[in-house]
Amino acid sequence: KELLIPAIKQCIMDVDVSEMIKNGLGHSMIKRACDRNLIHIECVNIRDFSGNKHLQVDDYPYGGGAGMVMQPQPIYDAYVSIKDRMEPGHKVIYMSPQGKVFNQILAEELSREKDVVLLCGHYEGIDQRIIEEIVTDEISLGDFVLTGGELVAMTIIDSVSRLIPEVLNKEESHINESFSGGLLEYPQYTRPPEFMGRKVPPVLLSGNHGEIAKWRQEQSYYVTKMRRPDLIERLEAQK
Ligand SMILES: CN(C)c1ccccc1CNc1ccc(C(N)=O)cn1
Repeated sequence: KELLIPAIKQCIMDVDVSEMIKNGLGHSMIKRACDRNLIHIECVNIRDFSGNKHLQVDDYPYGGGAGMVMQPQPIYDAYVSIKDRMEPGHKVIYMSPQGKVFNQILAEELSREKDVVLLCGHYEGIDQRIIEEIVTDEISLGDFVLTGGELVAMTIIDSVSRLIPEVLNKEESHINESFSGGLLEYPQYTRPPEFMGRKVPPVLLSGNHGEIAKWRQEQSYYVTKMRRPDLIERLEAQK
């Protein structure tokens, strides 16, 4: 029954909001990619692997303190239930504030993987021993706290899926090239030529493609220099 989909296969292990992920990713680009078998997304509900009739997957932390910790056993059993269908050597990514901060470079790396498991934690996190046993990478979206890892998983799925060949149609795919140059995007304009007394920069109406490309490069450099000088330094370090 299980087709080996020739592309990235993401199995998401979540606590009890797999509907959120399925619905949240239902929007056009991801759904279209799933329908075309370019990506395959499965949600595995850790609660289905709880050992007891109360469907409990968390417990009090050793050492006391507030909050609950996710038990290792249900997560392990959920992982075992999918791991044989995954490419050997697949990554198991745990989304947590302790992880490596996600960026476009990491998105591009993940887009080249055949299978990836995204492990979504809840409560105060998961038992350290399951991290040691199955997790290969920890990823954070940045220094802020969410109630669960699902929104992080959806973000990763969205940013990785759009990098898979064929997922974006030709109009959409140029977007990746412009950003991935390491600079921020130049200002965008469309009709009308004047809005609220503000005109479109004349060069963009000139039809002079050389001048337009030059203006866009200058604008990207200027916007990046002003807002994210760290990206300029990173670019210069790479030269
Ligand atoms: C409950 N918390 C804080 C928690 C603690 C440990 C693991 C997972 C979670 C789930 N929440 C997350 C997850 C990721 C991020 C991020 N910055 O990528 C923010 N929050």
